[in-house]
Parts: sequence; structure tokens; C-alpha cells
Amino acid sequence: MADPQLPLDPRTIFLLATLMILLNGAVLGLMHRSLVADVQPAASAWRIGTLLVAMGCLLQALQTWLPPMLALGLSNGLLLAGLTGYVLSLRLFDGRGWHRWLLLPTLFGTLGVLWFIEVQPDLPARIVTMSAAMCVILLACVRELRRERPAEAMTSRRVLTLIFALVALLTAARLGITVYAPPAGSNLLQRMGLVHMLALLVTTALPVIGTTAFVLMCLERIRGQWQQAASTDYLTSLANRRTVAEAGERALHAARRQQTPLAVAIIDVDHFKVVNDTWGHAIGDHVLRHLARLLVDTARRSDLPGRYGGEEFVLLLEGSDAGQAVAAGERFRTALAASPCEIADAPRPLTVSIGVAVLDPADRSFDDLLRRADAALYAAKSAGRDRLHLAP
Ligand SMILES: Nc1nc2c(ncn2[C@@H]2O[C@H](COP(=O)(O)OP(=O)(O)OP(=O)(O)O)[C@@H](O)[C@H]2O)c(=O)[nH]1
Repeated sequence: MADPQLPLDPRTIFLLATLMILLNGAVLGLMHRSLVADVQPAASAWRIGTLLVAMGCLLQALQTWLPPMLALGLSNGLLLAGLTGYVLSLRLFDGRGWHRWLLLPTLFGTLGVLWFIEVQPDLPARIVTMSAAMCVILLACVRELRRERPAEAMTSRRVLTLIFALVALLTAARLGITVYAPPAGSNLLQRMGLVHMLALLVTTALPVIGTTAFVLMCLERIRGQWQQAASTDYLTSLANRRTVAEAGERALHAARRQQTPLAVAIIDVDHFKVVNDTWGHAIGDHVLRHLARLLVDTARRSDLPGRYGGEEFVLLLEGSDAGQAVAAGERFRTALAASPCEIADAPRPLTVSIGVAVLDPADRSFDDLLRRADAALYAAKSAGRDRLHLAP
């Protein structure tokens, strides 16, 4: 029966919550196959967590018809285990795994609740135990969410952090109020105060709102992966041709505006066909990755190394004049001479030819600058390879 003092009957809240949580979990289940493989384990753990919370809510709703051990002990245990599923899900989302310490708050909370039902019936102590265990798990979720990768700033992740932090805060408030003004009687459903009611509402809303935020987090991860795939070269992970062209165009406008120098170097491996023909395409790929690593290692932080296609690399040198650009190219040639690539268990010397061009008032676009660097590269090849040429 509805308590006339309360705006909502707690049993109705629990039943509605169970339904909403199950529907929300079902949406996540339907989406499962559309998620990329690396977020699927996290999504599965989230779904299991959601299912456990839903079962916990259902038992809470049915508590007047069930023995207290079953209704309260099991439902509280299921709620805590479900929330632990969320911690595990967030760990899996970031590539971390299961840890047995994760089970401790659920064990402590469930055993505590059972103790204060069967051995020493005490409603305030039960609420304090359950709230304390919940707070620990919710704060563990906040902690996991705050370990954001710097390159992956996600709005949905911050929203989810806020949701978990808010529920933790309300649960802590419920704990505090229970300590200072313990509720009388033994049945919380019939004696629920406003803070208890609010904490209950927010806790039951958590799986619903949280699942939406979690789905958005998965989608943001997928979008990031697509952007990464579209802007980088699959073999070397360097910026691809399109990214370099876009960055080059932006750099050209900035250089014109700020009257700063800009240069570009095109680097081409000498006789690369021989590598492929002698050792096969896989070794050729290995050589290209070796060169890409060296290029990254020798470039300054402000330079953009990229793969322009085939055995051709490019280095965008913002703020570099002719002297600095030539020095950057020679630095790479020297590094390559000092680090021959390991092929078939032996170091094989490789050489490159480099064409460098510095921005000129006559260049109308980044393409013009590249064309001059390409002509300089051609001159370097024609002059016998293993050298750098600066475009006139
Ligand atoms: N392994 C591998 N080979 C590639 C890739 N892209 C292009 N190539 C090979 O790169 C070679 C380029 O050969 P060429 O254009 O004749 O140039 P080269 O042998 O380096 O000769 P020069 O540039 O004139 O010194 C070809 O054998 C291509 O098959 C790739 O992604 N992986």
C-alpha cells in the first residue's frame, strides 16, 4: 500500500525500476554485435551488472511476500554484485582485468546485511552497512572513470563520472542521516524518509541513465577509432597522406599570417624494390616500420612525420628555415646509417634520398611546396641517391 506521506510507493518505484533497467539492458544487448570487439567484454560485464541490479530491485519490491533472509539478504547482495559488475566493466573498457579485491565490498555488505537481519536485527545498522558497501563500490567506479587516457577525452565519460559521484554522495548522505537520526521499526519500505526515498530513486535510476551514458561512451570510443583509422597509415601508424595534406595547408596559412618559415621534406627509400624482391613483401613492410620509427625518433615534437604512400615518407617542418630543414633531413640520414634494419638476422644497411623545399612567396598552395620538394627528391635520385637536395 502507498504511504500517504510519500509521493510514491517504494514498491512501485522498485517494480518500475526493474522494468526500465531490464529494457535498458536489452537495448545494450541488441547493440552488442554492432560494438567493436575491444568494447564487447566491457559491454557484457555492464549487461550482467545491470541484470543483477534488476533482480535485486525485483526482490526488494517483493520483500513483504518473501522470507527476510531471501528478500533483503539476497536483494542487497545482488545490488552490490551488480554495481561491482559496473566496476569490472569500466576496468575492461580501459583494458584492465578482474581483481579479487573487487568482491570484498559485496561480501562485506551482504554478510553485514544478513547479520543485522538474522543474528542481531537492527535496521539502522543494516542501512549503514549497505550504504557503506555501496559507497565504496560507487567510488571505485568514479576512480576507474577518472583514469581517462589523455588522448581520449570523452564527454560521456565525464557524464558517467558525475552520475556515479552523485549517487555516491546521496548514499553517503543516507548513511550520515541514518547514523544521526536512525529510523525506527524494522521495515524500511513503510518508514522511508525523504533522503532514503531520494537515495533509493537515484540508485534505481543509475542503471538506466548510467547504461545510456555507457553506450555513448562505447560509441565515442568507436568514433575515435574510426577517426584514428582515417587519419593514420595502417602499416606504420604515421599520419597518412590526407592528414599531412590538411596539416600542410593549415601550416601554410599560419606561416603566411605569422611570417614564419615552413619547410617540407620528402624521403624515399633507395632501391626498395630490391628488398621486396629479395626477402618478400613482409620484410619490406618490416623495413618501412623501422624507417617510420626512426623518423619519429629523429623528428622534433613540432614536426609532423607521415607516410606519403609506398616507400615514400614526408616530414612537415613548421617554423623551420632551409638550414633547419636540411639539418632535420641529415639527422634522419645519419640515424639510418647508424641503425641498419635487421633482416634475416643480419643488419642490412639502407639509404634514402631526400628532397627538401622551403615555403616561397610563389607557392600558392601546400601542393606547390610539395611539388618542389618532389622535384628536389628526383634531383637527389638522379645525382646517385643516398643524399639530400634542397629545392632552389
Ligand atoms: N613491402 C611493401 N612494399 C611496398 C609498399 N608500397 C610500395 N611498395 C613497393 O615499393 C617498391 C617501389 O619500387 P620503385 O618505385 O621501383 O622504387 P625503388 O626500388 O625504391 O627505387 P628508387 O626509388 O628509384 O631508388 C615496389 O616494389 C613496391 O611494390 C608497401 O606498403 N609494402
